[in-house]
Amino acid sequence: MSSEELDKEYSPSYWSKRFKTGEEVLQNHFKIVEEETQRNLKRYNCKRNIRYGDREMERMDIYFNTEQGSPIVVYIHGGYWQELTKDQSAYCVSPLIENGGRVIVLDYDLCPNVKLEEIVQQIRKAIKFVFKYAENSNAQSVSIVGHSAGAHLAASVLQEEEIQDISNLDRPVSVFLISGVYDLTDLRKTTVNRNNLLSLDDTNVKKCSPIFHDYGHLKSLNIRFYLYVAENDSRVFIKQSENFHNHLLSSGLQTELRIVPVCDHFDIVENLRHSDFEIIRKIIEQAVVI
Ligand SMILES: N[C@@H](CC(=O)c1ccccc1NC=O)C(=O)O
Repeated sequence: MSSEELDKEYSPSYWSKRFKTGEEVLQNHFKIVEEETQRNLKRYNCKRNIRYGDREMERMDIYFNTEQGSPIVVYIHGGYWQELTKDQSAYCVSPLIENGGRVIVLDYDLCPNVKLEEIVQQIRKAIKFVFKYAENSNAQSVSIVGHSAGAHLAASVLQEEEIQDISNLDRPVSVFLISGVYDLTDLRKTTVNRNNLLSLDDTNVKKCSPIFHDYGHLKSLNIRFYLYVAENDSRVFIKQSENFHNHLLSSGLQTELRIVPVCDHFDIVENLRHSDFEIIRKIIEQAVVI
């Protein structure tokens, strides 16, 4: 593929069919996610800026109705590791709270302030913190949801063998990976990584690409993967999800892949604010253990 073609494949807004320009898709996305987050902050109890580390951005918001016992859903926002914050990313909260859940929205540093590898370390720290909190507050389940770059971060943390110690995983864990990227070898050469702002090089690009890691260490755990990608994502994005789903299958894990009709890279998560959307229904179904 030429470098122009590759840039296009890695520009999710180009592929949306809802607006005339990619600009408008992004503007609309930011408006929806900000407004919905503001609404949820007003509507629900939220412990804000709970720290999971010493750095300024190592913090999270915990939305809850009942804190004891209820299922926990952790949300990791996307934005190609360089955009967005937790204050624009609490749009899945309402249907989850209304169905008895708790939602934790993570903040993390953005590139180029830090290297992509450092963000992975931060998310690992955050997930450790969440499992401790889940234990202390007797959560009946933990679900991890990541969008786009956030799906990459979730998958990156789970590729490490030490994840087994994090969680005394006696509670069910579900992982929802939505329109993610799992192989960064091509992305590294695109404008997403202009001036190498992600700090990817020949020596770390495979380490930073979940598809090159064996997930066999998760086999004995009660963990399920749900991969989603939008019908109107780029061909390369759809391929990324197909390949990673097959990779997890060959590691012997429980995984499902669904190409969500009509949606694009952005409304596939904007719709998480609607309780009848198929992905949020699945999250609720998995989180609430009967
Ligand atoms: N510059 C990108 C924006 C983008 O990829 C994005 C924006 C918001 C949330 C997630 C995104 N993608 C991956 O993390 C685009 O043109 O679509």
